[in-house]
Amino acid sequence: MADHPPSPPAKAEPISECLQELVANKGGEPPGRYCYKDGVGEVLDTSSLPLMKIPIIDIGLLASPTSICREELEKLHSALSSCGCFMSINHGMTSSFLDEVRLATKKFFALPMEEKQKYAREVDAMEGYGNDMILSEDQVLDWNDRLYLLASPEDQRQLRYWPESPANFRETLFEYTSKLRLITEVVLKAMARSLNLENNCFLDKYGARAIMQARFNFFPPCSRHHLVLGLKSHSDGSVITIVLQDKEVEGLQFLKDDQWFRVPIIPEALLINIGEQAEILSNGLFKSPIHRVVINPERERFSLAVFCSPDPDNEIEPVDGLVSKTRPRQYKKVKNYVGNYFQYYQRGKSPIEALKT
Ligand SMILES: O=C(O)CCC(=O)C(=O)O
Ligand SMILES: [Fe+2]
Repeated sequence: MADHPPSPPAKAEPISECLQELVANKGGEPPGRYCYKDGVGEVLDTSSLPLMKIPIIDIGLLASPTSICREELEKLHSALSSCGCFMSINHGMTSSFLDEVRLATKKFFALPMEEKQKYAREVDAMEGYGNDMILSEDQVLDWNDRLYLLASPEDQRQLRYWPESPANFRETLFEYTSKLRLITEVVLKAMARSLNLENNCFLDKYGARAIMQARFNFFPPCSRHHLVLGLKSHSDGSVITIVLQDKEVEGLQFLKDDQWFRVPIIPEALLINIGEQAEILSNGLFKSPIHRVVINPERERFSLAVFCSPDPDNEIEPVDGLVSKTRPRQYKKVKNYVGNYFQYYQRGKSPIEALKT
């Protein structure tokens, strides 16, 4: 881990009210602890930002021999070294199955509060239903409620946090994450091939006991939306993150060349972005993109982000083939990167800074 993680809070204080309740009680007027003093950004109406051109990549093709998918590998290489993300299609899941996952998410957040509270996260714990852990007094809170579940390794699943309602929730998530595992393998291998490295060099670091964390996000509308952020600007601590976006309501934005772009909605595609651990493994050739979520004034938005991270016992460092005299090693070795990631995140920081050589 980075040398000096932010010191732990004297006492993490839970938020008594979920955002959803707060919105219902106060009619959407955001309390101060959710507000950015000068507004969220340079433009108040973020819907006028340009749409980002995100490459579309065929996962079925990526899984085929290099002689057949050379062009797709080049596209992947260019996507990951420029914007750090791509839209994946032909990923082995039907649109109707993706809709089932979306519906299960929506139905969970629509449950009565007492029902959702059965899965509430404990103070100081990550897993479960809730919102931001408060680590400092000046922390601006994200305008979002979430359900956070560890899906892999399977023997570490804490099923007490896995909703039993809606009835198909658990089964749907089992199936969804097992499909994502296959996609992750294809993508990690293709990332290595696109850099002319040995096929398994990223996958071996990922390991058989890699971590998959599912984060179901609910972003309620906010009439004063320019004062709040659904998710503050961040880059992910994963190797790759796979995002199932809302089919109707935009919100995700990426920073590229100092300019914010809106992410388009492609209902049948999964958005894949690389995280900071892929940036480290690739010795900085792939850049983990900074992104944020803005809030719609009228409509609620849902998303499901699955963070795929290496086995925390594996050491992560730039792979040998990418370190040379002309491109010296840019990051120090690290273990259990995600272990401390959220302490940094809540303060708007990232552990990757402390690892730069
Ligand atoms: O809501 C989204 O589209 C993206 C979510 C995200 O970036 C995250 O959960 O880290
Ligand atoms: Fe993210």
